[in-house]
Formats: sequence, C-alpha cells, structure tokens
Amino acid sequence: MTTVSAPSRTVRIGSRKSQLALVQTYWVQAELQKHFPDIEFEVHTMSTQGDKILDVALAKIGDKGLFTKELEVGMLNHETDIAVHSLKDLPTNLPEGLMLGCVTERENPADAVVLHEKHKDKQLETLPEGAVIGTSSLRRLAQLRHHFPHFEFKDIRGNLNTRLQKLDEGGYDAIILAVAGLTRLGMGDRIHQTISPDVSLHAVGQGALGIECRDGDEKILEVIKVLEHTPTAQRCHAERAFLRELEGGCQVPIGVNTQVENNQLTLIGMVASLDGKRLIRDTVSGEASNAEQLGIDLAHRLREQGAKEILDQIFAEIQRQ
Ligand SMILES: NCc1[nH]cc(CCC(=O)O)c1CC(=O)O
Repeated sequence: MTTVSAPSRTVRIGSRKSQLALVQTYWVQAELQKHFPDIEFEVHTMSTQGDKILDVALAKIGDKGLFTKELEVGMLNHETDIAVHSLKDLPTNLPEGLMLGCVTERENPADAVVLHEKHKDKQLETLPEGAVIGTSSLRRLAQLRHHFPHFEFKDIRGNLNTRLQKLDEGGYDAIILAVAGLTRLGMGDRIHQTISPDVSLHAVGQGALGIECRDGDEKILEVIKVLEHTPTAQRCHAERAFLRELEGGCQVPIGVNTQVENNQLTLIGMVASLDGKRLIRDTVSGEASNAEQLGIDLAHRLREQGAKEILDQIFAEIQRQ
C-alpha cells in the first residue's frame, strides 16, 4: 500500500470575477495559505447578477445581494466553503444557513475624488458651477448635493477601469470612488483628494473584506478567524447593526464613520434625502464590545429625528422611476 501525501484538506473559496474581487480573494487565499500550509485553498470564480446587469442604475434594481447571491448558493450547495466579499456589498441580513465568519483589517474607508485631467490643479471645492460629478451611489449623491448644490450629478456604472475611462474621455469633470478599491488595484495615484467625513460619510463596511461561510461550520470558522481584525470587526458590526436597524440593506443614502480607541467605539451616522436638502446626523459612543447595540441605539436616535420619513420617501421615489 502506498500512502498518498495529498493535503489533508481542501477549502474552496468562492469569488466574483471582477479584477477587484480577484485581488481581494487571492490576498485572502495567500494569507490563509501562510497560516495553514497543510490545507489546499482553491479559488472558484462565479458571475453574479450585479456583474451582468451593467446598464441599469443600481438604485433602481434595488435587489439586495446583487453581488453575493450566486456565491451564497455555492456555499449552501457545498460546492464552495467560503466567499470573499467587499463587506459593503454584503447585505446586513444573510440567508438562512450562512454567517459573516470574519472581517479583515480595513483599508482607508473614505471616498476619493478623481478629477479630469483638465482640472488637475483644482479640488472638489473649487470646481466650477455646473461641473458634472459621476457617482452611482445615492449616499455619495445626497451628501455631495447637500454641500455642493451647484454641481450636476450623473450616474456612472461599470468596473473601476471603465469608470476611469469614462472620466478620461470627458464624460465627467470628476468621479467619486472608494479609496480602498483604487488602492487595492494599484491605482492610488489617480486619487486627487480624500473626502473628509465632515463632507461625506462612507458606506457601511467600506474598505473591509467580509468572509462568509456556512453558519456554525466550526472547522471553517477556525481557519478564517485567523484573518479577523478585532477593531475593524467591532466597527463594522456597529455599522451593520445601524444599517440593519434603519432599513435592512441595499442602496440608500446612509453613511457612517467609526473609531475605536481604548476599547471605546464612536459611531457617526447620517441619513439624507436624495436632493440633499434634508440631512440628519448624530453620534454615539460606548464600549467597543457592545458594538451592535451602539449601532441599534444610533438608528433609534436618527429615527426620532425623522430618518424614517426620509427613507420612506426615497423608497417611494425609487419605485416610481
Ligand atoms: N459597490 C462597488 C464597490 N464595492 C467595493 C468597492 C471598493 C472597495 C471597498 O469599498 O471595500 C466598490 C467600488 C467603489 O465604491 O468605488
């Protein structure tokens, strides 16, 4: 009898096929491989609905889990064991049988301004009246309209390269993208300006990766937990609880900012109307270990200040379009 020296186990990682998704997944694969040399980590790529529908504004699709569903089906069918997501694309309520098993250390979660070449000596603040700003995010749209009502806003879709090309071709004066995505793709040199949280709060989970797995799959959890970054996880659990309590996920003008210092977590949250005219913002602080409750508390505070009316009106507007 011969003994086959095969790896003791294989862990199958599901990923979207976009360049950003692959960079993120290969990073997770390499990090896990370093910790577990005896396990084989295989990457399985899949197309999601969100990758196929490129010509419809995201807000109008309104489907939660557009970028995650096919990956989740793969895990539930035991074709894969984990899925690597940009945490901000992962809905706050996961399908029965799945869980968020790990949150990795966050990159800078802020949004970035990428200006057209002809404006290279300007800033967002000094762009001319009527400047065309490209964004497909209601959160960015509402906050920027609030501060810069004299700009025009135009939807922009496609992967990062496509969006940068549309900017370079002159379709826009500036576009707004996540710092994290540009940095991970080695395009950090395209960033002209990082938007301050005083002007615009970032999306829930932005800049962090979330690793999803089957609920209670202890062997897999033990493996992926080595990549968990506790302060990032606490911040993101507070942010996700805030979003879940306010409305449950998907495309709405909700922004956050968090900090953890000496085990104290501070969470800033805001809800804005699409025209940017109404904007409600508040802050909570408390023990970082109590992250989810802090998110829920902040959601209740914003509701008392009128957040529900703003969100109800937005849902009605989106349905009508
Ligand atoms: N919805 C698209 C998406 N999902 C994650 C990122 C960037 C990376 C991140 O925020 O973690 C982006 C692009 C963008 O918003 O510019």
